[in-house]
Amino acid sequence: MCERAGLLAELKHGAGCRIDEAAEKLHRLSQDIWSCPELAYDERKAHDRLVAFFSQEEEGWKVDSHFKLDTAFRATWGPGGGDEGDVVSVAFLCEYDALPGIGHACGHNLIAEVGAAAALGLKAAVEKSSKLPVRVQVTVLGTPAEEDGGGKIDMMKEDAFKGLDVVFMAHPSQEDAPYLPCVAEHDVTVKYHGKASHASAYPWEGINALDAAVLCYNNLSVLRQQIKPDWRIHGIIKHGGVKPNIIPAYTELEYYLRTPSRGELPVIKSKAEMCFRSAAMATGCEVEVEFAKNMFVNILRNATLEELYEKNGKDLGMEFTTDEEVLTNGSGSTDFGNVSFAVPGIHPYFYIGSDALNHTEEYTVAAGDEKAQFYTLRTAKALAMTALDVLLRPDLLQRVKDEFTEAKLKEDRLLKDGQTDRTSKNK
Ligand SMILES: NCCCC[C@H](NC(=O)CCCN)C(=O)O
Repeated sequence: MCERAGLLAELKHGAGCRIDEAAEKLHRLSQDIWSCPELAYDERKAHDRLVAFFSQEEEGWKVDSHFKLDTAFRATWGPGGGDEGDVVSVAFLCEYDALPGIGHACGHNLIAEVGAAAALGLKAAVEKSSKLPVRVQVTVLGTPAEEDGGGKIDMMKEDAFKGLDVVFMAHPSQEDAPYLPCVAEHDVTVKYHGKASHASAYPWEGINALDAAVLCYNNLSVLRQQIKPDWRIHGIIKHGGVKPNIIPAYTELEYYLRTPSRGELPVIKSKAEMCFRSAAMATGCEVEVEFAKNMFVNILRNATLEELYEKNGKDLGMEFTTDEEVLTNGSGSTDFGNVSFAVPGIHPYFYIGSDALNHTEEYTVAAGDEKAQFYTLRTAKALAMTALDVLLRPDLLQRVKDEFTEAKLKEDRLLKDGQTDRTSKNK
């Protein structure tokens, strides 16, 4: 074995040992987040718990609480790993928001644990070696509001990702996969304003905002038949009136519009908008159409990082899914997509010991189950090992960066040319 390969194996082993050593307190961390689910932008206890973890339970971290957002944080360590060489900045992202009514049904408590664990592992490995070709800075970014709003996008607008060379996070799922297609998404709130009236005595005096909402719902359901099979339109009626004998004067709907790539979003948005407005026209209501402040985009893939992660995962015993349907069908969306256009990174998925599906009560149970711990820490080890691969081989890091630049240029060109085809398959 050449000297570098020997050092790499030793450092990867060291990262794994550190993660195992911290297993109990990492479990406590995710349990505390799991048992107190908090919604987007309101993850106060999770924020405080993570800040305490890095400032009190762990040594050597510089912690910025309320970093850029009230419930975001940043913990940094380094530069370490030697006195010479460029500083390479590696970040691990933690999410920790839950879903209304069903708690941690997307397992973001485990995302927080993976991010914290991987950072501990990488720091320990780097601390032990003065032979690295680069100096290393390890950053943990606590990124709120993935389930609603897109905290990472807010943080990007505030330059929170500036200066990072590579970013990692991992998301709980039903299987291990270095990449699964995430779709672009733009959320919209539609408000209808009508006129109240006694629904039995003088209904002709009213303007029915619920009729507008129902027509809007039906228009969109009809539109769904004419859109591409991998586009998604789904929504709820948030306000549907207050009493059967009052003609509803106000209704509100919330819809998520999704397409495989960011370039297709304007098409679905303009089609949906015709549905919103025609319902208003048919009923005589006024309509307000409010698109969300942040639009989630598809993930810009990085084949080099994906391959390294897969190799490390396999070395740790992961069996990656080969199910073509899972590998090609779009799933949900993530604000990591936006990050992936700013910094090279990966967002692999990991099995948590259960076949339960995300966004169900069963998944909430699975995300809090002790059984998930083995898989969560194994994922953290694979991420730390992947970081070590690129830190020990500057040529690999350069390849990661070149690939990122090329993929981004290609996507930007497609977007500029108005091509609305799937553009994220740059692997
Ligand atoms: N509408 C706000 C964003 C919703 C994001 C949410 N994300 C996930 O479920 C994570 C899946 C990662 N593929 C979604 O509904 O897609």
